[in-house]
Amino acid sequence: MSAPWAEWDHIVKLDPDKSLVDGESYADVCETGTDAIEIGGTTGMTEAKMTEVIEPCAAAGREHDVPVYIEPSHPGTVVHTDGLSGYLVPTVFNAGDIAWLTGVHKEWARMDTEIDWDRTHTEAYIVLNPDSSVAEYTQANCDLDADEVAAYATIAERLFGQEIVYLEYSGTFGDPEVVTAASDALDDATLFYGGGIGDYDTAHEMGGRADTVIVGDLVHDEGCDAVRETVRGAKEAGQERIEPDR
Ligand SMILES: CC(C)=CCC/C(C)=C/CC/C(C)=C/CC/C(C)=C/COP(=O)(O)OP(=O)(O)O
Ligand SMILES: O=P(O)(O)OC[C@@H](O)CO
Ligand SMILES: [Mg+2]
Repeated sequence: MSAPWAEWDHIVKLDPDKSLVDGESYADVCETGTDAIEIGGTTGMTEAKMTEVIEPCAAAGREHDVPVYIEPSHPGTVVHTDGLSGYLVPTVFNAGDIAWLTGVHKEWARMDTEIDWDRTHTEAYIVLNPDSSVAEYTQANCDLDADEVAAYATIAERLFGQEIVYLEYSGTFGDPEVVTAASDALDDATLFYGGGIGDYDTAHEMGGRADTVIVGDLVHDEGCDAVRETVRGAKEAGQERIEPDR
């Protein structure tokens, strides 16, 4: 059986440190047509904020058949609750401080006695926007050309057995050529792209190159109608990749 993310064209990433647009609910997020929800962010994350979002969001996800995953930014934000589909744990391949590759994970394994390993998976992050909080936090080396990004993707899949490679341009629209280079470098791993997706066209552009696009800020800034357009863009691009002559 293939991994669930192999079927995903689109993910909404909810930041527990930000609010939904006035009048919108987690059910509305599920009804955008997105394939999955990830909950996580870099700054301002606490266990309390995570708990506040996780419970109602997982309940909405169950009702609408949309899987909900925690994407923790540090061990203190991993909340265990019924109804979650699992945990997508980042590991940052181009981090300047190797704590973000394995160190915090070791601390997590030491302190958390409830880790459900069967539902815990990694995402091999390559962080590419030097101005993002995640780049600052992990001291990532974002000064990489397309060849280097492709090589990171290759080693993530081939040497480290990663099933998900995540090109993270958080907050800015990335370089489409870099995304294509990473995509070409991968055989079976699923390529996630996140950063600056704001409408049909941007989702379609990156959805034609990566397997899955992740939409973050838009859901908080513009709301669910705007997200729905990105779902359409990502899904149409996915279809065109499967049936190029249509
Ligand atoms: C071992 C455990 C449980 C956790 C550690 C996981 C690691 C290595 C995290 C490092 C990378 C990281 C912080 C990932 C969080 C997801 C992410 C990139 C969110 C986007 O953040 P930004 O958009 O940069 O930040 P804000 O939107 O919060 O400003
Ligand atoms: O917030 P944006 O720029 O959409 O980025 C999405 C996601 O990749 C952030 O981790
Ligand atoms: Mg962000």
